[in-house]
Amino acid sequence: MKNSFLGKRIKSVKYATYGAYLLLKKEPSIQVQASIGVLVTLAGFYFEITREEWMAQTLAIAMVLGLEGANTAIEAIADFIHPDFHFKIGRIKDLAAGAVFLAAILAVIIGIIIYLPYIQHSF
Ligand SMILES: Nc1ncnc2c1ncn2[C@@H]1O[C@H](COP(=O)(O)OP(=O)(O)OP(=O)(O)O)[C@@H](O)[C@H]1O
Repeated sequence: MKNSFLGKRIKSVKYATYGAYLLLKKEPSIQVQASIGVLVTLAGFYFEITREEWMAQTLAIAMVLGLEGANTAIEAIADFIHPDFHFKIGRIKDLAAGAVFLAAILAVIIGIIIYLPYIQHSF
């Protein structure tokens, strides 16, 4: 079982779960973004958004959290392979942070498209 296909997949899920736990426990940026994800999920229940809106919102949250996790891993690799200041390390970190920023802007746009009509309707 230990080295079987299924055993290896179970191990991978265990490592990935631990990685997700580390991200949520230790990374302030992920904690902020996950908290925003919880808030918009509550807003989704409050405004009773549609199935399609839930799908767009859930995808947006997953995209931001996933990219922030990858950004954190890239920063950790960069710091590990080159702890000192280097122009190229800075560029690599800026690129990874830029990817999160683009996803976050897209998520904000999706949030505006979903919630603006509900907010306008309630006034
Ligand atoms: N070793 C380095 N060499 C050159 N520039 C760096 C280096 N480390 C960080 N920087 C610059 O500082 C910025 C912030 O880097 P840092 O690693 O502190 O990321 P951060 O976004 O503050 O991450 P977090 O808050 O998630 O730890 C980088 O985007 C880069 O421009």
